[in-house]
Amino acid sequence: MVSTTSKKEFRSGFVSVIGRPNAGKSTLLNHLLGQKVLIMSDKPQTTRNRIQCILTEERGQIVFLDTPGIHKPKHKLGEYMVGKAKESMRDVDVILYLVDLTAEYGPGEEYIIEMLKQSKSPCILVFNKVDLLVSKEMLMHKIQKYSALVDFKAVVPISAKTGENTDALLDEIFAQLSNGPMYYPEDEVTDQPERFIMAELVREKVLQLTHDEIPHSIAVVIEEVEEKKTLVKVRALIVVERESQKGIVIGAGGKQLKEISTLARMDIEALLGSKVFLEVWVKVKKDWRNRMDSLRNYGYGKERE
Ligand SMILES: Nc1nc2c(ncn2[C@@H]2O[C@H](COP(=O)(O)OP(=O)(O)OP(=O)(O)O)[C@@H](O)[C@H]2O)c(=O)[nH]1
Repeated sequence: MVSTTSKKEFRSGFVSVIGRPNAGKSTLLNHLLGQKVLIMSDKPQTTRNRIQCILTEERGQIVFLDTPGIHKPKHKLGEYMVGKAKESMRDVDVILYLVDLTAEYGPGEEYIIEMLKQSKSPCILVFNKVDLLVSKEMLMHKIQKYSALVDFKAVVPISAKTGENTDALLDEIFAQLSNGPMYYPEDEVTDQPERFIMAELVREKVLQLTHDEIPHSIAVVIEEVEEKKTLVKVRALIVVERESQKGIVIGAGGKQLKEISTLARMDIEALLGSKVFLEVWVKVKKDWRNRMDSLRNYGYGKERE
């Protein structure tokens, strides 16, 4: 059981995992999470987009963004997928750049290196498949070569397959994160696409009904989805920055919040094709705005202040 209230330090953040196809991104994430959550990445509609996986420990929570492998796009779909991967590099707290040690350095890696040079997020270079390493000199040579190109915060050789050195990698990631909230319940390892859409529907209603009174610094988190016999119970949390905003969202006598949840419930019922009991809460989190850029990256919103 992870307790955030009793602990002073709880680090959290968003980590984008990038690399060429076959670098071992899914293998690494499945290993870190201790289960095969990325099996869905075989399905076209998910591999084209970003998938997020959540790792929660006593010391903090990492929200990983798995991205489609980056390659020089040759067609529209490829362009779209690479666009998704590039998008996921913006505003994240850390970028993990995974390189297959056994693959030759070529235009594919060059393309990613150029992208990294333009990125402002700290980047950790991960050399994967160290279990296949034949000479230490080769590893040293690669480390020098890559380090000369980009200012990496750390370089960590690992084997995603055997798990070798992945603990050290986690230490490096946590070292780059600052104190932050627990974004997802501790037992959640991946998010269902429906949850994102549900959160978006609630957020949309808040923005529609409060017009300009509520800035874009709100977030909606679906905290619980429980399938009952005849209906689906959904609990949503609207996170605002200030007490005054909480008042606006709730409205006099709770009228506004009631309307938000009624409209959102109707949309969610249409989405799920089932009756829904929607419970909506509003909470003030002062440091929320700082994390919003990362959240936007996850589809929580596209607006820029
Ligand atoms: N020997 C060895 N093989 C690995 C390691 N990590 C991944 N692989 C293998 O490399 C292949 C690609 O791994 P994936 O995890 O699917 O790679 P990916 O980066 O998610 O690939 P895309 O989904 O195409 O972007 C698989 O056959 C893995 O079993 C490792 O550390 N050692």
